[in-house]
Amino acid sequence: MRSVDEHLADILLAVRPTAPRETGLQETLGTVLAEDVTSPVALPPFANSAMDGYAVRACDVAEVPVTLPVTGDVAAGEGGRPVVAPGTAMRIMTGAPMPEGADTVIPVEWTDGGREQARFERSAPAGNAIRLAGEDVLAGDVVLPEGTLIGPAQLGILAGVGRAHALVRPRPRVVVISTGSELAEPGTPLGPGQIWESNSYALAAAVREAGGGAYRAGITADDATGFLDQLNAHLPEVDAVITSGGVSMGAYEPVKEALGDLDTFRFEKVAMQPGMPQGFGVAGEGRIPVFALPGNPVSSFVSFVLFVGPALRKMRGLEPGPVPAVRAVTLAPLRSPQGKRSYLRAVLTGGSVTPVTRQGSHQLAALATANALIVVDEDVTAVPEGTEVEVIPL
Ligand SMILES: Nc1nc2c(c(=O)[nH]1)N[C@H]1C(S)=C(S)[C@@H](COP(=O)(O)OP(=O)(O)OC[C@H]3O[C@@H](n4cnc5c(N)ncnc54)[C@H](O)[C@@H]3O)O[C@H]1N2
Ligand code: MOO
Repeated sequence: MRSVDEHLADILLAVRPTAPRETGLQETLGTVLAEDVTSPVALPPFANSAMDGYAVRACDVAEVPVTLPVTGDVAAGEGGRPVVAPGTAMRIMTGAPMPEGADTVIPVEWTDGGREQARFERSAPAGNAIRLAGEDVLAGDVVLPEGTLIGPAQLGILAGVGRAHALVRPRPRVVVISTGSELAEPGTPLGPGQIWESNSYALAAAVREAGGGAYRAGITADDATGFLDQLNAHLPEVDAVITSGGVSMGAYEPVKEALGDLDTFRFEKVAMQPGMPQGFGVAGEGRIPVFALPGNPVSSFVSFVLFVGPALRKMRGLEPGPVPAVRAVTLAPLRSPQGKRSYLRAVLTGGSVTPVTRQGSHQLAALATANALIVVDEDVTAVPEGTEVEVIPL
C-alpha cells in the first residue's frame, strides 16, 4: 500500500497552476495575482484634509480665541486651486484638497462653525489634520506582489490604484461526476435499492469552499463506456475532474475499468481509513488531473480534504503546504487499524477533541456532526483517553 504522503506527492507533482488570465476586478476575489501590481500615482494623490473644519495658516490661529473671515468652501472633489489669504479661513471638508496658503486644519468642533466668519477656540501647529500626498503609496510602488491571494482588502487596493482588471490565476474549474446505478437525484423518489446521491453535492461544495469553481455532471450509471463518454465531454471545459465511486474491487467499477489501463493513471490502495481505494491520473490532451475518489460518502469527503484540497491550492497558485492541523487532548480512547493512518471524525472544542460515535465510512450524518478529523498514525492501534493528538479542523 502507498502512504498518504506518497499519494499526495504524486498528485502535487502532476498538477500545475492555472494559466494567468486578465480578469475583471470583481471576479478577482479568491484568485491569486500573476503580476506585481504597482500604483500609477501617489496615494493620496494630493494633500487633503483629514477632518471637516477650516483651512488656515497656523500662525493666524496661534493666539486664541480669534475670529477670522471665511472666504469660501473647499469640498471633496474640488478641482480648482482655491487660495487662503493671510488672516482668512476657508471651510474645508474631509478629503478636500488643501488650498494654497493654508498649512493646517482646525476641526469644526474647535470653532463656532461660522460661515461668514469663524471664531477659533483652539490653535494647532502646521500640518494638523492634513493627509500628505504619497503618505500611503508612492507612484510606482508595488502595492500587491505576484502570488498575493485577493481578499476584500486586496481587491480594494486594486480599485484604489485604478485597476479595472488584473492578471490572475483563475479559480480552477472542476467537474464532479458521480457513478453508481443505485443513485437517485435528491428531489426524486427512491426506487428499490436506491439511495439519494450526495457525494457530488458535498464535493462540489468543498471545491467552492476551497476556492475553485465547481459544477456537477450528474449521475453516471455503472457503465465504463458511458462514464468515459461523459468524462471526455467535460475534459475540454475544466481544469480538474473529481469522480466518486467505481474504484474498488466490485464487478461494476466503471471508473477503474475506463481509466485503469491508461499509463497516465494509477489505482491503488492508500494506507488510510477511510478512503483506502484511490485513483489518480491525467486525461485528455490537456493532461487534466482526474481525482478518482472512493464512493463511500465519508471516504470521498476525507479524500477531498487530504488530496484534492492541497492540489487545488497549487492550481490556484498558492503553496499547497501541509493540511493545517492543531494539537488537542482526546476525551475518549481511540482505536485504529494497524498499518493505516486513521482520520476519525470528531468534535473539537478548544484544546480537547471527542470522536463521534459512528465512524463508518457510510455514516454521512455522523460526519455532518463533526468539525474535525483526529489523525492516528499507521503504527498506532490504540490511543488512551487524555493523550494529545493531531487534529485537522474541518
Ligand atoms: N472486496 C472489497 N470491497 C471493498 C473494498 C475492498 O478493498 N475490497 N473497499 C471498500 C472501501 S474501503 C470503499 S471506500 C469502497 C469504495 O468503493 P467504490 O469507490 O467502488 O464505490 P461504490 O462501490 O460505487 O460505492 C461505495 C458506497 O458508497 C455509496 N455511494 C457511491 N456513490 C455515492 C454518491 N454519489 N452518493 C452517495 N453514496 C454513494 C454506494 O452506494 C456504496 O454504498 O469499497 C469497499 N468495498
Ligand atoms: O477505506 Mo473505505 O474508504 O473505508 O470505506
